[in-house]
Amino acid sequence: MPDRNIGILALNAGSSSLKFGLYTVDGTEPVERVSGSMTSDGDQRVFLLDSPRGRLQRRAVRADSALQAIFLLGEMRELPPPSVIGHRIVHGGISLHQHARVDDSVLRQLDAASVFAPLHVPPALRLLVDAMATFPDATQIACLDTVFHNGMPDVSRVLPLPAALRNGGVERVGFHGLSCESVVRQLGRDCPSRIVIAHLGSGCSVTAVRDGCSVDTSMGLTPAGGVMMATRPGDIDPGILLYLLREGRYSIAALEDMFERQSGLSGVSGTSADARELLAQSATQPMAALALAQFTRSVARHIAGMIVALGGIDLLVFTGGIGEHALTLRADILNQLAPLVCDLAVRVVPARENDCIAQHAWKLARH
Ligand SMILES: Nc1ncnc2c1ncn2[C@@H]1O[C@H](COP(=O)(O)OP(=O)(O)O)[C@@H](O)[C@H]1O
Ligand SMILES: CC(=O)OP(=O)(O)O
Ligand SMILES: [Mg+2]
Repeated sequence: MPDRNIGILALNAGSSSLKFGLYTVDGTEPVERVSGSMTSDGDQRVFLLDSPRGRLQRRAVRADSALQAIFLLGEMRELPPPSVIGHRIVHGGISLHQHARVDDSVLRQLDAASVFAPLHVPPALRLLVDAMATFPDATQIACLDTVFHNGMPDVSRVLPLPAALRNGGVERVGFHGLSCESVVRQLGRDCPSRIVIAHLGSGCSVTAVRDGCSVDTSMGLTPAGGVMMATRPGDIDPGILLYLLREGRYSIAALEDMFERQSGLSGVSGTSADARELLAQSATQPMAALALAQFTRSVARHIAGMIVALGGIDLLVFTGGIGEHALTLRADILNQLAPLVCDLAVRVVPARENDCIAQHAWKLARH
């Protein structure tokens, strides 16, 4: 039965933007009606709205909160207000491993999870608290970015560290799970057995998927590891952290800032964390070119590692802002893989995380 009076809002707080989608229910499935992304500079909010013709419309509004700004848009106000709100939560902490209805216990667990993903969880929590105040009658659902990786085998999940740490929850968790799930769903019957998904956005990860399930992924306990990213280094020698701690010149807050906000493309180039800007600079600025060369090397190396994990590859999927749009970076990655894999099948599939958020939120809210 179509029920276009039920609004489902999907909120995806990424490290560089907030993506959102408003859905109504058609049949049993949420169907997207409006979607877009928003970046903030103080109270100035800049939107890129998706339009049915596939062209992006740019809008700017001033508003105190992100949610207030989203609901100033005429397109949102024409639709039923949300009775279900799904939030992408990157990390559920040590004890929350499933998508969940938000209650006091879930809020406490998410608050404790902030330390694992300081770029993501605190802003997502602020948004959640704002959504609870703005739409007090709506059911709020936390959709975790980690759930897709829950079944990873021990050979990937267990980290080569002392057992005592493992018992305390220090293990590979993995992220971009909603994106990977959306890729598998979009491929549907065309999803072959062994696929590698390179999610390349501000955060980047590479995941090995066998028969629709995650078997290995590049990020670890936190989204700072694995592939080089916009502002995060990806995997680095753990001795560097020990050296810096022993030196005693940096507080924990300064180290967090260094590893979360000042490394990666931004750290190497010294000019920008944005791949598009670095591509524009790379002809004239050697450090921008070096940052991109290190980036593509890091992605290619992780893809090669995932081919080992799968014992071969049937399809490589690129997704995320860079994966979907940066043709030259994709070509560079594929060139580096060419000597290793003959006739590699490659597809670009959009990261439709909001669809998965809306579907999980609707399913949990109904039960
Ligand atoms: N046309 C493009 N060419 C190159 N890079 C692009 C293009 N469009 C987006 N990007 C890059 O995608 C990245 C953002 O990806 P996205 O998946 O939206 O990140 P997040 O979800 O973390 O906000 C930025 O580095 C941006 O420069
Ligand atoms: C987990 C992660 O890094 O997410 P994003 O790419 O949205 O920053
Ligand atoms: Mg993202």
